[in-house]
Amino acid sequence: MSPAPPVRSDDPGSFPWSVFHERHPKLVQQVLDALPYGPAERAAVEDLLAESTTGLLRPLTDDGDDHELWLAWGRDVWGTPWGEAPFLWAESYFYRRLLAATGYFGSGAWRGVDPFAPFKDAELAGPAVDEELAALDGLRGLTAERRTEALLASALWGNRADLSFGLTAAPVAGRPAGLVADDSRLLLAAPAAAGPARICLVADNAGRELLPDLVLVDHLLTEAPATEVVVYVKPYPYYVSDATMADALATLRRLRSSAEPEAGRIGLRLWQAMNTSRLAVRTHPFFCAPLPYREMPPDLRAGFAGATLTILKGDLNYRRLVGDQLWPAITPFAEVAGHFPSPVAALRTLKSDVVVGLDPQVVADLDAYGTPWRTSGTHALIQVHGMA
Ligand SMILES: O=P(O)(O)OC[C@@]1(O)O[C@H](CO)[C@@H](O)[C@@H]1O
Repeated sequence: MSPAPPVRSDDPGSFPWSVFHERHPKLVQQVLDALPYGPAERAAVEDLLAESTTGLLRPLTDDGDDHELWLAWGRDVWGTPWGEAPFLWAESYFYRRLLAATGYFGSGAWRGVDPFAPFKDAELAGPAVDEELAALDGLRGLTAERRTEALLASALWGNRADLSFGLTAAPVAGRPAGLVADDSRLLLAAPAAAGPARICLVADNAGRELLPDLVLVDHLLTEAPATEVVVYVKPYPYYVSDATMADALATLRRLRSSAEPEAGRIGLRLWQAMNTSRLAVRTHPFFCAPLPYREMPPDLRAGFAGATLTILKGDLNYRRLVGDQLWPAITPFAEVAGHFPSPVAALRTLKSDVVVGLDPQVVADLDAYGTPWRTSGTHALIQVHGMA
């Protein structure tokens, strides 16, 4: 398999270019409007936007714990235009620099203040979550198989609730258009593991994505094969709505304190599962690295090895799993995901160009479809590798 070139953001007609030149200006304004930052933070954020659209990549100037890591990660790109770096690298660095610009890694009062908290808090407290909590009572009337299918689907489509997308993307009419690949039968038919079964879930967005993810985790612990679940979150705020430990705890509290009976029961079970380590929430610096999962460090690789299954949620995790490269869409998923140290399932709504493992006729039909199906968030996939 000859490696495909990396996706870059230097083509003015491309989606990655629009992320930097159209979405990020909107996002920056929303961040500056949402919290009362002072002149220093505002100037630093505006300087970042100017640098990332017309300037050259500069190394970090803050003293975050990951300073040396980033210095090494950027050794091939410092001093080059942002658009000439790999899109995954440049976009990831943009979010790391945005935190630095708001003082998140500084020694002042803004240290540790999540610049995306206003958006995440509003979503979690909002009426849509009230409705989703109420809907959980309907789960009890389903058969175990239908419950699993319903929870897998809600975890999958929960990925549409991505604020970096939702805050800035052009609205696309209509409901989700459907699945471009669906290996869910491999997940649903997975035999109960003979011995202890550890399932890892690499979380993506907080709020309306993490909520169904945690409900699925409860299901895996109470009705499915898992004897232990590890949920990985980001070590710091990232891509607007990516979940941190603070977001996981807020979501657990939202469930446990709910007046809806089933939501409250699920929240209590998850809380107790954390008390007994049947559910562990972990993090690692690599989850905010600008690199593909093929390059994960040995300690993280060892953490996934031996898992019965790792579920990777969302678009960014998919890009990092398969490699943010211009693969032909019919490239076999196994060829580019086979490096992962455990059986792996990707649950993702399509919000960027990269996609693999599609049937040629599906690609032809989608390309005739007209709407930018790769980036509009209207289509999704469930792809599995390593499960019989
Ligand atoms: O990983 P998520 O949250 O599903 O999606 C993140 C993401 O889609 O947002 C950006 C565009 O807004 C993409 O470049 C990036 O992959």
